[in-house]
Amino acid sequence: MTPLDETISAIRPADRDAMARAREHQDRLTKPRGALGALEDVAVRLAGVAGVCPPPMPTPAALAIFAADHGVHAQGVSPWPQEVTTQMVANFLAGGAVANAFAASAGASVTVVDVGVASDLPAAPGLRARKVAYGTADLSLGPAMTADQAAAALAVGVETARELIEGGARCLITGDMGIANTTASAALICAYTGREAAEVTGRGTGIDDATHQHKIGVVRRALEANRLRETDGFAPERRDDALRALASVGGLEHAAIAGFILAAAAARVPVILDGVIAGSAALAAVALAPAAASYCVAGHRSAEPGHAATLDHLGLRPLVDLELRLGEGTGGLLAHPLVSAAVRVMHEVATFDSAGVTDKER
Ligand SMILES: O=C(O)c1ccc[n+]([C@@H]2O[C@H](COP(=O)([O-])O)[C@@H](O)[C@H]2O)c1
Ligand SMILES: Cc1cc2nc[nH]c2cc1C
Repeated sequence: MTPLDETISAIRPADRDAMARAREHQDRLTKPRGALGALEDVAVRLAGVAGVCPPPMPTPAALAIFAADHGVHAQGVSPWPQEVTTQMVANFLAGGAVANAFAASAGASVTVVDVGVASDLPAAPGLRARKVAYGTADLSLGPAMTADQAAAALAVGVETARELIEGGARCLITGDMGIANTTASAALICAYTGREAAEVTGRGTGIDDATHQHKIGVVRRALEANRLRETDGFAPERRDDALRALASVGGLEHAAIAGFILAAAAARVPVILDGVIAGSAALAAVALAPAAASYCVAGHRSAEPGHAATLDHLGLRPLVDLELRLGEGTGGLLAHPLVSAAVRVMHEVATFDSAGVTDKER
């Protein structure tokens, strides 16, 4: 069995009994029922993830930033030069990026994974050198990756999640870095949700109207060139098609993030998703293993239009909505204290009985 098959076959549905117990427990705590709104759902979800009530605290948390480059950059879909991917990897390793500041705030560790950066990176503490290729091929002309490359990148994500969990992480957070990866994300979202390119293709790091229209055309051509439309007989619920879509229009970081999510689910550890790149990778993970959706928490909703469509498709409600469009794991990191607070309530808040507070008459 490949690491992917092993991982997928280990994923169990969320534990319904633990979730029911968590819901009942919430209702006995000294607050009006439902007063913690969506945070109550987070606590219940985490009980389902762990299979116990109350669920374990999601600490310590570990962020993995998967970095890779994209052949589609040659189509002029991003205003930034490709070398910014390499330069930002150095910035993460030096502790100078927004993700580092947010990770320090959240008390999360930061691991940077080179799964496909288009340059040779010097070895450094905190860098996992797992390059599968020097970036992908141009997805608008044909497959971005071979099936073997996609499988290797998925395995990098699986292995990274397993090692972080073995090292003590009790919550994983997805991060990404890859100039032009919002184009790949839009194409993945079209493939897995059936949405139109114009609905889900956004401005990424910031492009003008003309470049945005051009980017929509690039996404359309990618779907056509790779036969990823329903009219081509493409059906993402079929495993072969789900894998083919990921290899055809995904990035190496998307594949790695999909593996990371699947391995978190297999280990019954919650994974907080960052923005549109993580969301589109989660679509791939969930196409391969539908039960994996229950193990995901949507950290935030990105300003990219495809992200809302993605979260709808996954049935996830974002915890934070601040119009962020940075990636790196920043939205996931901001959500982590909310997830922790939701779980802490389950451990520490008194019940009506224990505190001698009169419950309302039902
Ligand atoms: O996380 C998001 O939703 C998000 C939205 C827009 C941009 N990004 C980041 O910006 C880079 C890709 O933007 P672009 O315009 O080059 O496709 C990549 O490094 C992503 O991490 C990330
Ligand atoms: C500077 C910069 C930082 C980033 N972090 C994630 N994506 C990014 C894109 C750019 C351009």
